[in-house]
Parts: sequence; structure tokens; C-alpha cells
Amino acid sequence: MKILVINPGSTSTKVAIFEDEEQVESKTIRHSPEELSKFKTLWEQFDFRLNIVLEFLKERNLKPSDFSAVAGIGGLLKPVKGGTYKVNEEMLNDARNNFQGEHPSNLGCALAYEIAKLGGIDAYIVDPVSVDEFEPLARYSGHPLIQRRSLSHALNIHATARVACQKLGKKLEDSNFVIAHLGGGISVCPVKAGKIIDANDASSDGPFSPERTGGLPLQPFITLCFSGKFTESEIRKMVMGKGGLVAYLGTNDAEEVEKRIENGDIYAKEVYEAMAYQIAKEIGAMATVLRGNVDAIVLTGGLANSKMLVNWVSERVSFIAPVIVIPGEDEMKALALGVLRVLRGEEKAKEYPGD
Ligand SMILES: Nc1ncnc2c1ncn2[C@@H]1O[C@H](COP(=O)(O)OP(=O)(O)OP(=O)(O)O)[C@@H](O)[C@H]1O
Ligand SMILES: CCCC(=O)O
Repeated sequence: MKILVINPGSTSTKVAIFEDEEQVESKTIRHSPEELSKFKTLWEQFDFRLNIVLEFLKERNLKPSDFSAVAGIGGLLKPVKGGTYKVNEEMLNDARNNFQGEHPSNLGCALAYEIAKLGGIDAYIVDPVSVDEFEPLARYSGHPLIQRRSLSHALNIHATARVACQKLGKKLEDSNFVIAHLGGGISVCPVKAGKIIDANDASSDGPFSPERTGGLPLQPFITLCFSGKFTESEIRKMVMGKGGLVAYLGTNDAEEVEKRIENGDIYAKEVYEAMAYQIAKEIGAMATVLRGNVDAIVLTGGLANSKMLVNWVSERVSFIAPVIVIPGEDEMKALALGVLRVLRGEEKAKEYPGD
């Protein structure tokens, strides 16, 4: 099987080719903020990103019809169960309307569909950001006008749960983990039998992260929103993109923060440790969702490469369960594997949005 995988992100477009489980080609095209600022809206970027994929194929003398299927990252669509979904009209409409918010991943299904159409093959998404496996109590916010939303780094969290099970020799259906995806945004989730039964929603809540505020104290935040000093879009940007390490230290690069700490920057150390403190607090909270019945706490994502951060988090949470570190994320492989399971008949493709 030959799968083309497309992953539009906030700072890059990634394209890869898989032959069965093996990635045989890949390219990451980085986009500077200046390059993307030419586009007023996310969807104005569509042709630009599509041409990148077409160029990638042309450079390799490949046509869409050379592939068995195309996989795209799935965005902030309707709440859906985990799994692999065939791209359909309703999904494309929801993505184009940024159903649960504007996010580059919304482009994924449409890019995959456009290429697949040229080749007369099918397009799929796997475990989109809007995977919703919440238990009923997780939906309460504190006011009936606002429901807690299931938005998370579901693709990597599901894939990481499978890897953790292999490491521990456990079956997925018998496992209970708290998984913390530590990336540009941070998702902390109790994962019961492979299902994400609660999540902080990294766009609104939880720990601060390299470029997001996470949850903010409500009263001061309301005062800020109505101060007349900021537009709605400035406030949204403050929360996602210009929050967290960016707001405190002017960078979203944790390696740069560690260099400053090594050079004696006491403030950088306190900010970085505060992020670890908030991550640990969220892990503690999510462990209570599992009533303390936790096989392991799993740290993943780019920041899980940081020994300093991992040590600070571990010393606060290891009383709950052993800490396993699975650094980085391999979204491209997780997308290819999800589509392979369907093409091989091991799993049935779900119809979006399902029941
Ligand atoms: N070896 C490392 N040591 C310390 N920090 C690292 C290391 N490698 C990556 N990081 C940090 O991890 C963060 C990025 O993580 P990651 O690549 O998972 O995020 P992303 O893919 O951009 O965003 P998201 O995961 O929210 O989709 C950055 O702050 C980066 O500096
Ligand atoms: C909102 C969860 C996904 C992301 O933060 O990118």
C-alpha cells in the first residue's frame, strides 16, 4: 500500500509517503509568520498549501493515482468518536466553516480530498482534534450556557497509549493512563481503555504552554476583555499564540529557555518551573478522574525531550504512578497507520460525523 500523508500546521506543511508502515519520503516546508501573514484568513492559504503538495509529487515524478489513499490531519470538526473517517461533503463544509474554531488542521481533510479526487482514490482523516470520548460528568463547566469541549492532541495521545501498552505488556482495553502531550499547546488527558475520557482543551484551559496561556483567573480576565484596550482578535491571540512562554520570555523555544537558565537567568528558571508545576497539577487532577487507578503517567510531545522539565514534573507526580517518557510525536505515522488499518480491513472507516 502507498499512502500520501498531508499535515498542515501553524508553522509548516508536512508531506510524507508511506509504503505500508515505512515512511519512504518526507518533506517539511516551514512557513515564516511574514509568509503566512499575506493571508487574511486560514482558508485563503488553501491554494498555497495545495501547490506545496502538488510540487512535492512533481519533484518525485509521482501522480495522485500512484497512491492507494491520501490521509490528512483532522481539525476542529464536529465532536466525533476516535478512529479513521472517510472525507465527505459534511466534513468539508464543517472544516471550511471552522466548526469549532480556526486551526490549520482544518485544511487537512480538504487538501487530502483535493489530491485524492485527482487520483480517483479515497481521502481519510484519523483521530481529529475534535475526537470526543468524554464521560458525562466531564462536560460540566459550571454554567449551562458553556459546555466543556473535547479538543485535544487526540492523534498523538491515542498513538502514545498504544505504545505505552506495548512497553508495559498490557492490553489497551485493560489500561488506564494519564497522558500529557507537551507541545506548543499542552493536552493532559485521562485515557481509559484507549479512550480520552476528559481533557483540558489546550485552547481554553489547563497549564500554560510554550505559546498559550491555558486557563486564566476569570475575574481579572473579564476585566481585561472589557477594558477597551484590546480587540477580540487580540485577546484570542494573547491566549493562543502569544501566551505562555512567549508572553513571559518572548520565545516559544524551550531549548532557548534552557540556555538562558544555564547562563544564570533566574526569572527564566522560575517561569519554566511554573509551567512544570501547572502540568503536574493538571496530571494530579486527571488522576482523580481515574480514581487514582493509573498504570502510568505518560509524557509525550516535543517538551518531553527536556530532562529539566520532565524531572520537575516527575518529582511532583511519581507518587501517583510510574512516569513513562515517550518524547516527540509522529503524527505522520499515526495518520498512515490509521488508514492502513482500514485498507487492510482491520478496522472499518467511520462515516462522518457518525452517531
Ligand atoms: N530537546 C528538546 N529540549 C527541550 N525542548 C524541546 C526539545 N525539542 C523540542 N522542544 C520544545 O518542544 C516544543 C514544541 O513541541 P512540539 O514540536 O511537540 O510542538 P508543535 O508540534 O509545534 O505543537 P503541538 O504539539 O501543540 O501541535 C517547543 O517549545 C520546543 O522548543
Ligand atoms: C486544542 C487542542 C489541539 C491544539 O491545541 O492544537
